[in-house]
Amino acid sequence: MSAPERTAPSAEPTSALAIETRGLTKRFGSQTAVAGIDLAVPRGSVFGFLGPNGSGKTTSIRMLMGLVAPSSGEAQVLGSDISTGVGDVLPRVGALVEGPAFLPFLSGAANLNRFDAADRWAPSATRRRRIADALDAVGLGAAASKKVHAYSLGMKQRLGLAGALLMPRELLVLDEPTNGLDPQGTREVRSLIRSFADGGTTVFVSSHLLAEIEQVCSHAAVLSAGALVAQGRLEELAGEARVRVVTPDAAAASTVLTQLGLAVQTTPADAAAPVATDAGPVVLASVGESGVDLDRVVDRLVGAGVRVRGFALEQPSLEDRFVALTGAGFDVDH
Ligand SMILES: Nc1ncnc2c1ncn2[C@@H]1O[C@H](COP(=O)(O)OP(=O)(O)OP(=O)(O)O)[C@@H](O)[C@H]1O
Repeated sequence: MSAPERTAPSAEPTSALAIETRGLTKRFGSQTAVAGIDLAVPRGSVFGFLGPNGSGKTTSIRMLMGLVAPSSGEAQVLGSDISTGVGDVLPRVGALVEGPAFLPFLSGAANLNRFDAADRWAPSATRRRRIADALDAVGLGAAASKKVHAYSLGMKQRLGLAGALLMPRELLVLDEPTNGLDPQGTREVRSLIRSFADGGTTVFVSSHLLAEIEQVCSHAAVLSAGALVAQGRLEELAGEARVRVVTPDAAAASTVLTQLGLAVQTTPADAAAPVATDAGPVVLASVGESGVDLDRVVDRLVGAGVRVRGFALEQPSLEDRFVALTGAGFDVDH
């Protein structure tokens, strides 16, 4: 399937951020669902909003879309403050939040027609073509005239996505768009997201499944129990590469690695170290900004008389990092 041709409408004075929040908070009675988050979503990014079920993603998105008022804090969407109403910017935002209510006895196309007709910014002259394009874009072209009660859950999810695509958008906000989709459908949504981003649309996409959206995101934020525990470019979030050296000469190895500009993280003397293998103690050193030629590290170690029995370059996975940040509850396995 392919995305319909789209151009983002021109924005007012442009901030570099499509979404910005400061201390955004939502309490339900004594429960704090969203605890003072500071989000910074760059324009043009594909921003993954990640966190386990119940961590506050939907509540945050509902605040951003003006569906529920914050208890405190501020937020701007496409430069407009949500406290003064997001009505002005909503025509520039396509949202898929909580699965829209479709009428089961109408076809997919007829449901989109109702949807579009209710949008006072949507020109009726192009409606039929836009609906056909949106249905094609989500792979429902062949099921356009089928009644929605005969749609699978995944097809309904796609129809919701099509609803967000009826007009050109500057920002797409998608709450768990891969829910209910099979692996093929998930891949298709990912490729759609990529094509929107290529066209200049900022995509803010929530998921509790890291693996599903990791490949398509340029940035991510991680929510845990309502709090933002990490945010940034994906490669920054994953953490630094490090080398692992197994050697009986740990002290000498540490000295050489330090001389090369690596930061030795742990030595066998550290209580918490992954202390040893059968072949000897383990020395870990992060590569950081050292700019060291890793191919030369073993040479240098051996040249200094260090007996190297194991050597590896390790790139921590995002999954490891997110599990560490959010606890064991983060469903990363799909
Ligand atoms: N209207 C409400 N009244 C009371 N509590 C609510 C309400 N909406 C959400 N909550 C609570 O706020 C917390 C965050 O829920 P939210 O739906 O935002 O999380 P989520 O990360 O989107 O999770 P999920 O992926 O399961 O939807 C949950 O504990 C939820 O029970």
